[in-house]
Amino acid sequence: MLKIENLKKHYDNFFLECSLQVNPGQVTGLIGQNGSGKSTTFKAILDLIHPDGGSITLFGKDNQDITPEDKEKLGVVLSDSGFSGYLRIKDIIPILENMYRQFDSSFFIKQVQRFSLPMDKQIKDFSTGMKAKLKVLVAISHNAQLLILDEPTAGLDVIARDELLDMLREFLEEDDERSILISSHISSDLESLCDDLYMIHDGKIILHEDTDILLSNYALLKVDNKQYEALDKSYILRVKKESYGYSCLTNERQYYLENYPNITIEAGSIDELITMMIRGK
Ligand SMILES: Nc1ncnc2c1ncn2[C@@H]1O[C@H](COP(=O)(O)OP(=O)(O)OP(=O)(O)O)[C@@H](O)[C@H]1O
Repeated sequence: MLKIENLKKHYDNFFLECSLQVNPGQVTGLIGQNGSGKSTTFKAILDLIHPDGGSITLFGKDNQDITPEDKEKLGVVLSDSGFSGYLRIKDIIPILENMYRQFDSSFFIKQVQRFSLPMDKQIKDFSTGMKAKLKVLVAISHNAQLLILDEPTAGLDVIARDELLDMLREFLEEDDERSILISSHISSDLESLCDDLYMIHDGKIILHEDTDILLSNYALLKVDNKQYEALDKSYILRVKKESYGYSCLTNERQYYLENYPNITIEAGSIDELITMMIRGK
């Protein structure tokens, strides 16, 4: 569906160098801190910036060669995208009908009602959550095959995030081949939705793993200085000094459970795993 190979982009002292892949039927998450390169990657996929190197293949073609028909198969949410604030939902329906041959206005209107979005209010007067829901709704209302969603849940409360994630789950249920590339700061969003996760830090992918494996095989070992000395470090990915000794990130939880019954082994949330990947040595 989407393949990025050795994408390079240089801005002042920022160097993006990343590869990633979204397979048909899969939801792939991109997690990273502010300024790690998520939006730059998304803009490169959509040919909104000119990369310094690498290749991006969308629907089996170089992204420079995709046709207007291919573009209709994309549903996009970018942080700075959206309609003019002076328009109302009832104004954008005819625009969308003109833009997308497969725009499903009855589905769109039903969802607008379901999420209590006002038809008659100017978008500039919408709340953050209402604007975010509208953006996602537009992306899912024209039978797209691939959604490219840059921080679609940014600024939303827990309930609004949940409603938005439900919208995406329903979109996926309609067709096995539909795929999503989604970025978020909030790893719990990605944990519940994504099949696999990429972590990006300072322009580089520092980890790529199936979500299930991250949750089942990764763990944090909490050891004192003596236990640390005695520990087999073969499967330790990162180590961080703590007041009690060390915390160690492993991707072989079972090995340490079986061989070190006396040490504290915690499953760790995805946030903790990310923190270890970034701040551990
Ligand atoms: N047009 C530009 N000119 C100069 N530097 C840029 C430009 N666009 C992005 N950058 C820089 O590239 C780096 C990555 O930015 P990017 O927006 O991709 O990060 P991000 O991971 O999306 O961050 P956030 O979560 O804050 O949106 C930052 O250091 C940013 O300042």
